[in-house]
This record gives sequence, C-alpha cells and structure tokens, in this order.
Amino acid sequence: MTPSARIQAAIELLDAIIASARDGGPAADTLIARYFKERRYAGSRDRRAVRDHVYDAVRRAAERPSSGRAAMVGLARERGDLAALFDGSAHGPAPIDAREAGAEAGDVPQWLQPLLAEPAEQQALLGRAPVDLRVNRLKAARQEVAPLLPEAVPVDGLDDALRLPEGWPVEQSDAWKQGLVEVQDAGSQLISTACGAGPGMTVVDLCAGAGGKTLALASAMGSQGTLIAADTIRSRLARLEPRAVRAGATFIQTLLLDQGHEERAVRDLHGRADAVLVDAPCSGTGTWRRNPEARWRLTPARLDRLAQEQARILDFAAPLVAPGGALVYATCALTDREGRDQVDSFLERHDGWTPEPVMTPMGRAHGHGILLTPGHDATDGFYFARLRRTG
Ligand SMILES: C[S@@+](CC[C@H](N)C(=O)[O-])C[C@H]1O[C@@H](n2cnc3c(N)ncnc32)[C@H](O)[C@@H]1O
Repeated sequence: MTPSARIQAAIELLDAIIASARDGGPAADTLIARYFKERRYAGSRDRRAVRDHVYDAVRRAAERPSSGRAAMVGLARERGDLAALFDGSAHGPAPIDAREAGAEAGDVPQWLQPLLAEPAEQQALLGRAPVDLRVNRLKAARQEVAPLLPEAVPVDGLDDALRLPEGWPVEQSDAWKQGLVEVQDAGSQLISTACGAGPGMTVVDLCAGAGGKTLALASAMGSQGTLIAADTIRSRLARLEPRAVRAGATFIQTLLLDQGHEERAVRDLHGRADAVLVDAPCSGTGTWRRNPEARWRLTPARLDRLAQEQARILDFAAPLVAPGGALVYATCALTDREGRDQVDSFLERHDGWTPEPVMTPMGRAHGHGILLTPGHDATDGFYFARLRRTG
C-alpha cells in the first residue's frame, strides 16, 4: 500500500468505528481485524501504519466525529506529514479543502467532564498503558518468573505484579504460554486482592466476563474451595474455560445468568458466600487508555441505564453474602455516579452493612472506597469498595 492508500484505509476504518460506536456494534480492534482479513494484500507494515493512524485519530477526538474523513482531517491539520498524503492519488484521499471541517481535538466529551471524580486528570485517561502481568501463584512465584521476563519490573505493593513496556508481545513468551502469568492491569489485581479470598472459601465473581479477576481469585485460593464465575453473556464465560485450563484453575464453576431474572440462578447461593465480587458493567471511563473509542459510545442516557443496572446487580448480589462475609463493588469507571455514589445509595437501601477500609499500596480514599486513576496511580481507572455484612 502507498502511504496515501494507508490514510484512505484509516478513513474507511474510522467510518466503520464511528458507525459501530453509534449503533452499539463491535469494538475498534474487532473491526480492524476484520478489515485486514478481507484485504490480504496488506502487509504487516501496512497494517501497523493504518492501525496507528486510526488510533491516533481516535485518541485525538473526545466527541464522535461526523465521519472518518473528518477524524483524519482533524489529525492531519496538526501533522504536516499526514496532510501531504491527502494527494488525490489513485488509492489515496482527495486533497483537503481549506474550508473543510476536521474533528475537534479533546480528551473527554464535554457533558462528561463535570461528572468525573478527578476532572483535573483528564489527559492521563488517554495515556499509553503498560502491559501489566499477574504471576499465577498456582504455577509459580514472582521470583521464579522474573528471570524469564528480564524486561519486566515489579509493581510496588503488589506481590504478584510485573510490568512490561507498552505493546510488549507477552503472549509470545514461554511464561505466558505455560500459564505462569496472566495479562492483568495492576488496578484490577488490587481489586481481586481486596476480596480477601483464600483457600477453602466460597467466593462468587458475579460479573465475571472472561474471568480476568476470577483467575486472580483462583490463584489466591490455591484452587481450594468453591469459586463461581457468573455472567449473563455465554460467549464471555466460554472464554474463561481455556484460560482456566492454561492457568491450572479447573476448579472454577461457571454460572450463566438470565438477564433480568438472575435471582433464579443464584437463589441456592443465598447466605453462603464468604466474598462476592460485583465487577459491574460500567462506562469504562477508566480504560480509555486501552479503548479510546469507548468515549464515542457513551451518552447521558447510557450512563443512566448503567447506573440503574449497577444498583440492581448490587441488590441481587447482597443476599448471597454469608453473615460476616464481604461484598466488593468495583467498576472501571471514574464517574462518581457509578462509584462513590453507587456505594452510598446501596448503604442507604440496605441495613446491616459496614464499609471496611482497604489497606492499599495505591489509590486514594474516596467516599467509602478507593479511587485509582491512570494519572495518580499509573493503573487503569477504578473505583472499588469493600462492605462487610454485619447484620
Ligand atoms: C466489567 S465487565 C467484567 C470484567 C471481568 N470481571 C474481568 O475482570 O475481566 C462486566 C461484566 O458484567 C456482565 N454483566 C452485565 N450485566 C450483568 C448482570 N445483570 N449480571 C451479571 N453480569 C452482568 C457483563 O457481561 C460483563 O462481562
């Protein structure tokens, strides 16, 4: 592909990403993979260049651009090297008209800015994320794994965490292939630790997805006890199975929930869990470093729906906790509505719960929980709180 054709390809991909964000379709990474599957003529350097153009344009625009071309024109206005490639050549984009509108630059959509827990740290939400690893204690200790990954550095305060530079291809390493490490953000590891899971316990990961935190809980439990990974999406739970095999954590049970009728499937667990983790579906504002186009998906109406759903999930999660057990609420969101305020209103709706301080090597106390941000902690952004069932 010529450099101009790569720009045109980025424009086409951005059109697809914009439409998908508007209509709730697949993520940018999926669309990019599909695009190149249908265009075998593109070599690896073409793919990398197009991908870089796409993500540079996505990172640059807080609001969903009107078109892929507007997104790239906005970027090209700041980058003379790219502007020169709008040359009208055979597979390249038409020249930029001086009056042509380009997408505006920004970090956070304007309506969302006042809702953020730390509005001063907006820029860091779009920074570059390192590759964090969690050593799988079921198979190895950090001191055994560290020599296999000499580029990795420990993360202060997290016994099982190692950090590699952004983009490091860890899945090609023997340590990953043997299940000695999992890719998991340090903040995510901290939340799993806050559950206090240990051997012999009964632990429910109620919004388990593909099991990132479930696997961390399994590691802390030494594969002893009962660990249930529940979710409403079958395909996500299906992705957990091969991961659990690789990690040597085959004692995990999965539980598929029926959206809106979850109570039926969890009734048998009432009063039995030593710990329940609710890693709730959320706006994902804390993970924009990895999914910058998530900004284009979020609307005030969607945020309302998410907040209602988080409260509903907490309400059917709470009865699962045994007296004296813990409910850990977490989101990878940095809006107070989804974090601090959600915990406050749970405590107003339910008697017999006491917030517990969490001893943490990172983050800041915020309301009854802890706020982690890319700017302050160099992790993804999270809010989490630990509540003890005392009544
Ligand atoms: C933030 S993701 C979980 C990420 C996962 N815990 C991890 O560490 O990789 C939230 C999950 O909640 C699930 N979910 C959404 N609504 C739910 C519900 N009503 N009950 C249980 N899970 C739900 C979603 O399918 C999604 O997988």
